[in-house]
Amino acid sequence: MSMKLRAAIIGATGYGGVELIRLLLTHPHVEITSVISSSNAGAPLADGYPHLNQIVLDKLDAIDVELIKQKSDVVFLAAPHGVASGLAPQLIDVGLKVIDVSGDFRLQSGETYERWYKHKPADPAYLAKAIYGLAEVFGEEVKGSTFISNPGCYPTATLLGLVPIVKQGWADTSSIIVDAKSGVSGAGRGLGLTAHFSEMNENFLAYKVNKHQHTPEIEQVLGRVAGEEVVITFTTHLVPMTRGILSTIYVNLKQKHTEDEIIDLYRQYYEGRRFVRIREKGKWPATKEVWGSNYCDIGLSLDERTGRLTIISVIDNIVKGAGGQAVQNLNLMMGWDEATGLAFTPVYP
Ligand SMILES: NC(=O)C1=CN([C@@H]2O[C@H](COP(=O)(O)OP(=O)(O)OC[C@H]3O[C@@H](n4cnc5c(N)ncnc54)[C@H](OP(=O)(O)O)[C@@H]3O)[C@@H](O)[C@H]2O)C=CC1
Ligand SMILES: CC(=O)N[C@@H](CCC(=O)OP(=O)(O)O)C(=O)O
Repeated sequence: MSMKLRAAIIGATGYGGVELIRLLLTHPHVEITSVISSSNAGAPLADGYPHLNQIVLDKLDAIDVELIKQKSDVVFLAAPHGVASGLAPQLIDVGLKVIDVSGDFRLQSGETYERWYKHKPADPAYLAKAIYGLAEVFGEEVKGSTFISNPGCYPTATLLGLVPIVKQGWADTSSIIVDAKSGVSGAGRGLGLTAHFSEMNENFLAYKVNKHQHTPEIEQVLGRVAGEEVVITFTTHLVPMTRGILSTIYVNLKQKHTEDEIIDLYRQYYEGRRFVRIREKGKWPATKEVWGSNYCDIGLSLDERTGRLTIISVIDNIVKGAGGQAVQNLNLMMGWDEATGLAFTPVYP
């Protein structure tokens, strides 16, 4: 009998699911035992993803909770918003560990979820069970838990950039402005005008201005860390590239601090955490420097004229922003080193 943890992936035919497969294939303690599709059961996964030819031989399974229970120990849910709210409770009830990468269990308030996501919220009893898996901030809560809500891609980049300064009480939390940009893969594999080459190539646009569903998620976590309500201005943009998020964050400081003090604060906060790298003074990260990896790289610049701190935070949206952080959370849940199966270098150039 295999001693490996058996993993099933729902939404295996999407970008998040396929990235999870790539990462789990080389994970030393995990074996993929079921790749699941709601619309294409019976077909080989590699039919839709020829890059997996001769690597993943499995045919897609249908969604069948009993079968998933027989075949696996942990289930990754990588389905669109509004699916996990119904499915995760059933999977939890049969004793499976669950890691959901959608937004269905990130917000504590069902009412807030409904307002921003326009879907019916999950049962509050299950919302209360979900641990928010921002690994570098809430890793202690993730350890030993069995149900993780994986953070959104923009919130991961933005919160890792903001939490140290907010937690320290140095930030004027009423002044936070986040200007974030994403590659097009963030929208998934589904076709739409924004995924259309002629629409996106040579283009750069803002979308969901003041309406983005990640706004309340960022505010919820900052509120928790600050111990007071926080509201932010958050604008998202699409960039004509495939992977990557760059979040530019502006925040006023309550008192004078030097750039060296701030860089030290961030280095101390993330000490011992493998996946957050703080750039040295005067250097800022680019998305290509984390491409295909689980790193979040952060650069800090204090403008002494305005007393405003500019924070630049980059991730690969599908790795640290989805599948990579989900595997990191699995590692923490299981008591394994958090970098197990993730300790690879970004692809460059
Ligand atoms: N792309 C990214 O950068 C990130 C994505 N996410 C989240 O991950 C989730 C998946 O996103 P992504 O992979 O990009 O999206 P995709 O559109 O690429 O894939 C979603 C997959 O979900 C499956 N699906 C559709 N309807 C259902 C259903 N009713 N029940 C079960 N499965 C269904 C589809 O496969 P099939 O029809 O075969 O079942 C599809 O392949 C989303 O919630 C997204 O918000 C989170 C962070 C970053
Ligand atoms: C470029 C793009 O469209 N990005 C998506 C990212 C959200 C997403 O799909 O992921 P979460 O699970 O993190 O919400 C968006 O803005 O809605």
